[in-house]
Amino acid sequence: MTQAKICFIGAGNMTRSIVSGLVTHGYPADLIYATNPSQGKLDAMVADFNIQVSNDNLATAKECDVIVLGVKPQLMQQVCEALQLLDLSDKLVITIAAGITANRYDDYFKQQVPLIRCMPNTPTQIGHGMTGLFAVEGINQQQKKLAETLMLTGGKVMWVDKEAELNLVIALAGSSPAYFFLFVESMIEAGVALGMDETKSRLLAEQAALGAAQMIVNNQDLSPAALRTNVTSKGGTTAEALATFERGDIRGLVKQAMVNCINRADEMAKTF
Ligand SMILES: NC(=O)C1=CN([C@@H]2O[C@H](COP(=O)(O)OP(=O)(O)OC[C@H]3O[C@@H](n4cnc5c(N)ncnc54)[C@H](O)[C@@H]3O)[C@@H](O)[C@H]2O)C=CC1
Ligand SMILES: O=C(O)[C@@H]1CCC=N1
Repeated sequence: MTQAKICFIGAGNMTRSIVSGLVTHGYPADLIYATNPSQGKLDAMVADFNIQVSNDNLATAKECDVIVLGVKPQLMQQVCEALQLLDLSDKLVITIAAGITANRYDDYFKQQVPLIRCMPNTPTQIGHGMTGLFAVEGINQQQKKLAETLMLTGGKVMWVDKEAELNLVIALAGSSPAYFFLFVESMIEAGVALGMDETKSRLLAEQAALGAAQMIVNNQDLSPAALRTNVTSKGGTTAEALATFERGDIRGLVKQAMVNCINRADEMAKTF
């Protein structure tokens, strides 16, 4: 079953990330399919991963054991409705869309969908991804294992028992790489504004980000707060920088950003 035929409906950023993880881990490229309306993205999937491609969603999905829905939430209903002719009872449907709750897929497909909702993130493409998974009732252990195996090729996985927890996964992992990108982007901009050239600013900021992330991972016995304290000499430079963040209420800002992220996922669930 781990050698299932998998089709990705929508060959965008997230599909590329997952396919990249699969292929890098030796999943046979001839068992991976991707569809997209525009030929350019399909050509790139062939060039980069040597997988099978098509612009016919229905024919491709019919061929496959696992259907991964990788389109934007706004398009999900129309894409699923066009697949209503499929009998999904012996397939597994995996959706990576943010915000759309599992029960909506039963409406879209006009049948009970064997569904696993996944919330991955883009670091999946380099094997450092984090994916939250939620299975609807009736999904068996073999199907769970299959979804888990697929997503493990891109990094770590975590099952949630309650569907609502997936929105927390979005705030903590699905969307959060963008928070870190924004932070590094801001550091590079400031470095340039303060007189360092962009290439050097980027190298300094990216290496600091990489080192800090790896130190958090390597030091499970230390809290991020302890690691921060180790950098911070009393009366030194770091203390000044950190005090500036605290005066700007960075903690409150991060919390509010995550609350707004979750609220948007809730709103999307009501819209689609
Ligand atoms: N980008 C991210 O970090 C994450 C995205 N997601 C979810 O993944 C899904 C896809 O997001 P992205 O990859 O960022 O979007 P994207 O826009 O890069 O990819 C979507 C792809 O679907 C294609 N498409 C449009 N209509 C189609 C149709 N009728 N049939 C087949 N393909 C069609 C588009 O041409 C595009 O290539 C979204 O639902 C999003 O919520 C989930 C976790 C993280
Ligand atoms: O921004 C979004 O809606 C998607 C879901 C998580 C990351 N990207």
